[in-house]
Amino acid sequence: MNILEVKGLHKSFGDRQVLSGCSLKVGEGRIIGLLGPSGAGKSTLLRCIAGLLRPEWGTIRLRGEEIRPKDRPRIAYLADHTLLPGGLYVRDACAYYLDLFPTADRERVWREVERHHIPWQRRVRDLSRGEAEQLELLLLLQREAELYLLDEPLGGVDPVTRREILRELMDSMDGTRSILLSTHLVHDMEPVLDEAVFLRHGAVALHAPAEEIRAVHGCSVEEHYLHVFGKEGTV
Ligand SMILES: Nc1ncnc2c1ncn2[C@@H]1O[C@H](COP(=O)(O)OP(=O)(O)OP(=O)(O)O)[C@@H](O)[C@H]1O
Repeated sequence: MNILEVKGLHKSFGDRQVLSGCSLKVGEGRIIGLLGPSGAGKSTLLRCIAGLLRPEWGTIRLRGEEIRPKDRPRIAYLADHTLLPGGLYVRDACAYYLDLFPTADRERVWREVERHHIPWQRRVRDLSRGEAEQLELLLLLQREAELYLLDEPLGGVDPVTRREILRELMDSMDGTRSILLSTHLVHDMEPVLDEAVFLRHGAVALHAPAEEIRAVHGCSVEEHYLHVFGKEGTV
């Protein structure tokens, strides 16, 4: 069964229509890359699914059911900016997070922060961008959710650490949870993507398994992306 089904989503800000009939399905155990140029509506779509924005039209279903407030913890959302209070020390920020999301695995949080060498004694606002991104992502991944929405994760993380985290992310996939992530780092993310969604002007221009894109077009997902969006070409 699909974890998520989005159908005919419309969202405008004033007279600017950002999502224009956006439809998408997310199956179980999949990592799906949401790709598209700046302003295509990727963050807006993720925020609608996370329940932070209300679309004017369309439906969003979780395992076939309309999402009720009590279902919200089943979706974990990572924003494109930090939500942890900057004035807190990392140790206290983790405790704060665990209070907010009690389903997170407490032991694993402490272990992972240690393992990733994120300095406990530093304030969140004094972390480097990459350290803050790592901290927020590893906190999010310790939550027990079915769908993880990641808005441009790991953009500020160095390439070696990024690769390591992506490897861990793949290893953590147990067939029950799914990840929908928006990114401009198409080349770096491609190895972990099961599927790619190309979003253009707030609608899905292409949704296919990464393997199929490579087989049909004879090039990588990144190359196909550059072809499609480079010249406003065809999918
Ligand atoms: N709260 C808002 N009020 C007004 N306009 C908004 C708001 N949020 C987003 N927009 C506009 O909607 C459009 C889509 O924004 P969105 O952030 O969804 O794009 P994106 O595909 O995630 O872009 P990027 O890749 O640059 O992050 C943009 O033109 C943006 O200015």
